[in-house]
Amino acid sequence: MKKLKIAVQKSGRLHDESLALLKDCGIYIDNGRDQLKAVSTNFPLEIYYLRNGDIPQYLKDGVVDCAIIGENLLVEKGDGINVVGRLGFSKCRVSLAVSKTFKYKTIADLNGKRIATSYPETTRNYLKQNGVEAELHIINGSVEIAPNIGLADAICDIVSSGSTLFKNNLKEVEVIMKSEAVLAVSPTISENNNKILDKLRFRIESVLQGRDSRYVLLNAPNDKIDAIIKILPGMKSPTLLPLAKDGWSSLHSVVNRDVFWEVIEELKEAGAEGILVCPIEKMIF
Ligand SMILES: Nc1ncnc2c1ncn2[C@@H]1O[C@H](COP(=O)(O)OP(=O)(O)OP(=O)(O)O)[C@@H](O)[C@H]1O
Ligand SMILES: O=P(O)(O)OC[C@H]1O[C@H](OP(=O)(O)OP(=O)(O)O)[C@H](O)[C@@H]1O
Ligand SMILES: [Mg+2]
Repeated sequence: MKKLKIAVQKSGRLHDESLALLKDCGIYIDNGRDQLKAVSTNFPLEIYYLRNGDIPQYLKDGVVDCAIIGENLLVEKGDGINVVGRLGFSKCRVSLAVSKTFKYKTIADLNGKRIATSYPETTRNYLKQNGVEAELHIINGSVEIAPNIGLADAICDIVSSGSTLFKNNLKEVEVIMKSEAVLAVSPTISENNNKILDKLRFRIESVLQGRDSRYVLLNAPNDKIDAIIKILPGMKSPTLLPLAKDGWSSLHSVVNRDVFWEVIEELKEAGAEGILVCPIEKMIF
């Protein structure tokens, strides 16, 4: 039977969460240490452990059918590669930064300046769109050190918490793009493997929906139920069950993780009691 080939970062920021996602999708991987390739024992999947920076080329060449990759790298060197899902981890941005002492007002201040970066295409395109001409210095790591050692006047690199910029006395002045881990697909994927990919995507979406949601159970007097239902958005409509206690009901619903603390406050004010909040493993529509 044909297998879908997926690239996962060998080591680095994306590795652990990529494998955790596959595991949550119920895909078991026969994983010997230091292997470059592994197979799933219960899903038609071959896993290739590759450098994040090399994955766009492997996708273009059709060596792998799909990949979990940082979206920013597709902007850098992923022309023709489709993104079919955003995975919600490794969130960061690609930004321009300058020394704290640089009197930066607009991007025009970078005209004629030296910019160090590991992402030359992204930087070049952004400068071009803004009519700025600057000299690029391509370096592969520790980009933030460049202004301090006199190699550059500015940098273009990944920022997440901002602590690397802070430690190097730099300030973020332009956000070029926001990025997260994505599921990317080779332009040459076969029809058969596309069908396997659809199955994988279905599982991933169910897992991500579950991660984003919480199952809420609560008790309330019947005369408060209408007001409480208005607060709870629910999947379709909340489940309502009578309690053994006369005049009381139990209400079950699903609430988005990002808003659930606010919703809980409102529920309490509306008369809800004994509120339970549970994680959801998978959510299928
Ligand atoms: N500090 C960060 N916070 C959140 N996400 C990040 C951070 N740094 C990088 N990322 C994201 O994770 C991806 C992988 O970053 P990582 O530094 O592990 O690999 P890399 O330098 O691109 O390379 P390679 O696997 O080619 O050695 C990046 O493309 C980016 O999308
Ligand atoms: O805003 P922060 O939270 O400080 O994160 C940003 C830093 O994280 C990344 O480096 P990484 O740790 O991946 O090291 P690397 O340069 O070896 O890839 C990136 O290149 C920045 O240096
Ligand atoms: Mg890095």
